[in-house]
Parts: sequence; C-alpha cells; structure tokens
Amino acid sequence: MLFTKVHGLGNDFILVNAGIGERFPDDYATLAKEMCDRKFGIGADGLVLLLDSGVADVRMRIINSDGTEAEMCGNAIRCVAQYLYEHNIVRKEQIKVETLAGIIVPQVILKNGMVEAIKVDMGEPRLQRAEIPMVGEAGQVVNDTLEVDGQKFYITAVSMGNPHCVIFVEDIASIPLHMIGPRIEYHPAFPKKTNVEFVQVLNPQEVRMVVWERGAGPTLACGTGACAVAVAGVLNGLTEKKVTVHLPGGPLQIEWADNGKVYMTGPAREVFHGEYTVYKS
Ligand SMILES: N[C@H](CCC[C@H](N)C(=O)O)C(=O)O
Repeated sequence: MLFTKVHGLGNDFILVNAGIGERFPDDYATLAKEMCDRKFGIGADGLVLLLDSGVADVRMRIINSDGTEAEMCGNAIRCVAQYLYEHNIVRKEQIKVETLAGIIVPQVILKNGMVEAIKVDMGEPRLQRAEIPMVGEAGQVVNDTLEVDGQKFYITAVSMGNPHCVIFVEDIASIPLHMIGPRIEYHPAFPKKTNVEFVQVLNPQEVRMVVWERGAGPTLACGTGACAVAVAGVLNGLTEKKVTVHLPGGPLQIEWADNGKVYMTGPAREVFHGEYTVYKS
C-alpha cells in the first residue's frame, strides 16, 4: 500500500490516497494502530484516508494512533489540501473536504506556484450538547469546574467537530501533562472522551499551549485544539479574536471572525513516500 508521510507543525500523519482504489483491509482501527506504531510500523499520530465523496472534492477520514476515528483534524486537513493541489489531484485553490464534522474548506496560499501555507475555514465552533454535556442549553460554551483526582480545574469545553477541554493556567511548564492529560481525556464528563489543552496567555494576541490529544496522547501540535483555545480565550475575555497560538511544534494563526467562523492558517509538510506491507493479520 502506497502512502505519503506528512505533518503539520510536527503533528504527523500517514496519508493513504484510497480514492485511487487502493485495496486494503477496511478494519481501519487495526490498520491505524499497526501503521502508526513508532516501533513496529511507520510511526505517526494518525492515519488519514482520502476517499471519494459524493458531496465534496474528497472525503477525509482521520483515525487516531489508538484506532479511534475523529470527526476532524486541523493539521491533517492542511496537509491534505497541499497534497491534493501539488499532486494535481484537485488542482483548485479552495478545496472542499467532507469530514464527520461537515464540509471543511481549506484554501492553499501559493508562492511561485507552490503551496506556502494553507488557510482553513474550520466552520463555527459546534457546541452541540450531545458532544459536550457541559455546553449550555442554548449551545453557548459553558465554563465549569472539573474535579480530577481531588484537584479542581476551571475548564472551557469547546467543540470544533471534535471535543476540546481548554484550561487556562499561569505557567504551562508546571503542568504534569502525561499524568493529568489521560485523566481528563477519559473523564466521565466527556462521553466521547476529549482532547485536552492547557494554555498560558502571553498577551491578548498571543498564547502558548500544550495538548494531550484524544486517541493520540501528547502531540507537537493540534489544529482543532488551537481553534478551540482561540474561541475559549475570547469567551473568557483573555484574548482578541485574532491570536497567534504557539504550540510545541510551532505557531498557528487563528481568527474567530465576525461571521462566526474560525479560520486557521499554517504550514504543511510532505516528508516522504513509501510502500507499506499490510500484515496478513
Ligand atoms: N486526536 C483528535 C483528532 C486529531 C486532531 C488534531 N491532530 C488536529 O490537528 O486537529 C481527536 O480525536 O479529536
């Protein structure tokens, strides 16, 4: 099976263009766990499948390294847009991508005919009660206190199609992410589990964050997480609507625009191509 290794600010993925009729087992959970394993497989935070779509230019499925499927992935969709454009599969500057979070529209930003960056219309923060029980009846974001092993956290629960639990702290360096991350990821308050972001506000236009991702653990960057952080920052009166989000892998530019949509701008990188031998599992 042919694949392309890509990443957005170090959040890395195995991209399989299944739309060209690749024959491989449809047990994506097992396939993702196998391929994403950093010792026995290729190694990645997730598996991205490109499939045919009846409603958009392409359908993107994102499977975390633990085999669970996510509704959306910000870093991956930038990589997908760049891949489709530069390989002449969808030679359009605005590409419609069908996801479980709806149709998401990345726009490639060109320089000398090559993709320099990608700006993604990530849609409006989707605040359905079903996803995050703490979201208020009216669908507005709800701040709440979450108790974890006797410790209380003041959280802002935001959905970008996938669930995020945003926690503002004085100093992110003091956060034991590997200890507290999984406890919040699996907290019963989040029936679909959650991504977890700890954020330190540097000034109203800049924040620094670390992330424990649902189904993947600590990653170098999380695009949907950066969007959720930007929304939470505005709702808590801590940041402006345009903010630079500094992640361990690098910065993303996020804007929660007056039209209610969140826009994410950042890079994508194609690292190598390869052929993977699927285990005869
Ligand atoms: N682990 C996430 C999916 C990947 C999101 C992240 N890598 C991004 O760039 O948005 C989840 O289960 O919701």
